[in-house]
Amino acid sequence: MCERTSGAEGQPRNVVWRLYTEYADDGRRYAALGTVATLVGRTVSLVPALVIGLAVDAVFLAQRPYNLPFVPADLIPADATGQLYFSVTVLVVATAVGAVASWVEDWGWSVFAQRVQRSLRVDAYDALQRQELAYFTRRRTGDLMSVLNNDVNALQTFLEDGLSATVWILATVAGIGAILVGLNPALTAITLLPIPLLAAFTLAFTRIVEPRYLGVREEIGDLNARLENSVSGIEVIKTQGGESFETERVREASESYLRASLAAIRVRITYFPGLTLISGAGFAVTFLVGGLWVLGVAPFGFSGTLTPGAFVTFVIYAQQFIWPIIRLGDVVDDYERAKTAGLRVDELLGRDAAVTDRPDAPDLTVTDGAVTFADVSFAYREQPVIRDVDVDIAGGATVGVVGPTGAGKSTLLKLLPRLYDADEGSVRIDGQDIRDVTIRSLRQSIGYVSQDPFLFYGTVAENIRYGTFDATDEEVERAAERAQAAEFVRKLPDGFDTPVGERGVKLSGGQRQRLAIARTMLKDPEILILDEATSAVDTETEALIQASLREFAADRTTFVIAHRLSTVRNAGRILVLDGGRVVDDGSHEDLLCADGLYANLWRVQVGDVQSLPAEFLERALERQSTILSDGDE
Ligand SMILES: Nc1ncnc2c1ncn2[C@@H]1O[C@H](COP(=O)(O)OP(=O)(O)OP(=O)(O)O)[C@@H](O)[C@H]1O
Repeated sequence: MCERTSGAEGQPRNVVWRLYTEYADDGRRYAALGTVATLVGRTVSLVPALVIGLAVDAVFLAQRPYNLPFVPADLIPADATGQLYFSVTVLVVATAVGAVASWVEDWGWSVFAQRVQRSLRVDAYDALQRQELAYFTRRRTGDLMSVLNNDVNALQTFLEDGLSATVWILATVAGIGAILVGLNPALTAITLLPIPLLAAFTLAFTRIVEPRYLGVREEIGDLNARLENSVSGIEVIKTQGGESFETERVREASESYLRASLAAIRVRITYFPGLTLISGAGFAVTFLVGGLWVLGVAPFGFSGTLTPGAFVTFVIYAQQFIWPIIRLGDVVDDYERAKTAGLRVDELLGRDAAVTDRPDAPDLTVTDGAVTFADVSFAYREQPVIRDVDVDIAGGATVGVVGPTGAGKSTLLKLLPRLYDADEGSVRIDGQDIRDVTIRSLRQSIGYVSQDPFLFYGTVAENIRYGTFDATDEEVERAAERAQAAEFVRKLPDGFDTPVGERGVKLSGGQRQRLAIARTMLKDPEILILDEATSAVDTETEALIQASLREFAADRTTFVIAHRLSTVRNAGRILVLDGGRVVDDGSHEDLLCADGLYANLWRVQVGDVQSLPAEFLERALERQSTILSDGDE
């Protein structure tokens, strides 16, 4: 993994080069191999024009002696037929060497680009998963996938094709340029005339196409996000009959992508013919001036003779000189795409996560497992959710957390493993501020079971083992027994080896919850958070799980969030949240005596609705309207 030396800001224009230098490490020697092969290939590709021109002048017209640079004179046959055979042999050898060089060139550049792509993708994913949870709720999954896939691939394409082409172009222009000057400096000056025009045209192209390519990349992100959402929500689409609506949404996203692509394509396809036109006009001028010269009517006061053979060689080279310049168009185009993609990848790589370790933070040391929320407040962006929560929880206690929907119960407990950081106040475990210890040790000490646990595609055993990767099969099975999961797992087609999650056996919500509880029991954390962890199982199974959980929770601090108050009535202490504040705090009996919100919630659950005070119903209506209006925004 790479240490980054600079972020996206400051040098955005060099983003492709910077990513290449940072990630080239283990592919650099392949790039060197590709470069050498390109140079060899370019050199031998210069041979045919030289040999053909020489054959015309020396073999067919006998206007000059047959001699080739770097070839000893005694190797060259004396008679014209022998020289023709020799010329053909040189052409065949040059073509064969060129073919081998081309293979090595492709291999070198491809391996280099693929290796950079691999390292870059792994680092980009690593940077992504280090971002705070809020980042993931703000960005759409499909758009993030697009950065990891399409944008990283665009960079690879440029490295594979663009960089090798750049070396090819430079070698060709330098080699042929030198030969042209050697052959006829005056005619070379004519050949070079279109270059400033080509440069100005290319600059104008990059300025116009850049924002359009950025637009294309954003539209790909949007389209991916739309597709991802529409595939993930297939159950709702089917049950709600939303197929046509969804197809329409995909059509709209595809339409926007099409518009953005066409806007870029219009510029791109204008660029290439433009380049060809300018270079072609330049070539025509060279051909005219050279032709007149061969005919003995050299313009511009050019003096000396130009033989037909030398002119043929010059013209072939001059045309070979123009092709790289036109090819430059491809390179510039690939570069522009890579640059806009690189900016998106670089933004992710250079982004500092909001929740990180302080430098030299020590590990958390849990002694009793005492938890303190000291004047804690928290808002999701602008919406305050937790307000001035100030509670001390003794180590080893079991604490129920209840309250109406949207009261902030889950949010309060997500502050404990630092899924979010409190805006005000502090959260402490055994006196240590959780922001002062390493996140790894903090999360190692906390087990979190949510109401809708996620299963990875993999076997049941792998899912239980997730987080305690070195657990033995026996430990996995024991954890499953304790979580009341072993029985249903053994009935699956391959027991603990049955694939579950996406593409695997579909498990019910209650079964997934039991696997998540097993996963947490295996982890054996000092602090346990059960966020509606048994809400999806039937009451009989819940009673069994509760019995194991009670035993499991006995020697560790445990928070139990529950709507079903029977789940928490035996907890030593119950916190009642309303509107982000703790409004009641005590045991089940204390809270019934206090006759506050908890007592009313209890009345609802035991069916004693008649004795609910009018204010409770008014407040419930008020809460519902707030939730609905929040949802409308
Ligand atoms: N990631 C988020 N981004 C923005 N707002 C959020 C986010 N998660 C929760 N909220 C909002 O914060 C408020 C509290 O949510 P939270 O899930 O903590 O409540 P809760 O008491 O656990 O509710 P429930 O009993 O329904 O699970 C709600 O208004 C909710 O809409």
